[in-house]
Amino acid sequence: GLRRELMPEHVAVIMDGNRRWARMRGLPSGSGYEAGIRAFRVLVELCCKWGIRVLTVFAFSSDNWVRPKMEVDFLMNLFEKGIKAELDNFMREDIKVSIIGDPSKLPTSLQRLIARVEKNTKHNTGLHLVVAVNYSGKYDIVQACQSIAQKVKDGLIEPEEINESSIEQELETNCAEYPYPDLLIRTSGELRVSNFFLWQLAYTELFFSKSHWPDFGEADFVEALVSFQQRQRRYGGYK
Ligand SMILES: CC(C)CCOP(=O)(O)OP(=O)(O)O
Ligand SMILES: [Mg+2]
Repeated sequence: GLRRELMPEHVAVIMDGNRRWARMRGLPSGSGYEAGIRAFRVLVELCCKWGIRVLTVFAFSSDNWVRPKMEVDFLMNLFEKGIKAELDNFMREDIKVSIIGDPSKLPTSLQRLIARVEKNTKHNTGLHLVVAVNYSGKYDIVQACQSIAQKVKDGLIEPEEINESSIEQELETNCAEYPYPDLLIRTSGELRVSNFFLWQLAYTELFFSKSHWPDFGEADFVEALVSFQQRQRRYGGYK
């Protein structure tokens, strides 16, 4: 069974397999995405219940823009609808919401809603929910490099002063008290990171589930957490 004292502080999830879930049922992709939102809500609830401190979900990758316009538009509308529907719940459950990724390509209505939900929940002290939208690991490292280069150019720091924490402070996960996921879960059987977190996954335990994201429920989450609690994390140490 699960031991509360061995719970991960920060869980990250690649919510993959929504379209395959729909296709298997002869449903359109949109139905898969809608089923995915429902599974997302269940996971948020479980993280609140079990005292997980940070939950990061990969909701839309910078590489997803190549999908059919109809699907991208559907997803953007779904994010907007989903955030609006959850606003009261975020306050009731004391959830702090941060959105990471490049907002500039998102619809302006969604950009405004993101600013609003981050502002409204800024002082909440429960689960910190980080939603990656138009995010990628490489985008994050590039923008961090740009910020550091600007500081060098402005004479604020010398190149030789740059160290791991200089980078960590500039990555978009600097919004989280626990920036490094202890556990990464990826659903639908794919065994790859797909340009999600790169720097942040240095010592993250990886768990792959064959379930498509819409089918990932409490039992699947318990299975991932039990596997995590059985791991011996050495961080490169112990000969
Ligand atoms: C946008 C993202 C959360 C959707 C993940 O599911 P997916 O559309 O990649 O579904 P498939 O892997 O089945 O194509
Ligand atoms: Mg996929």
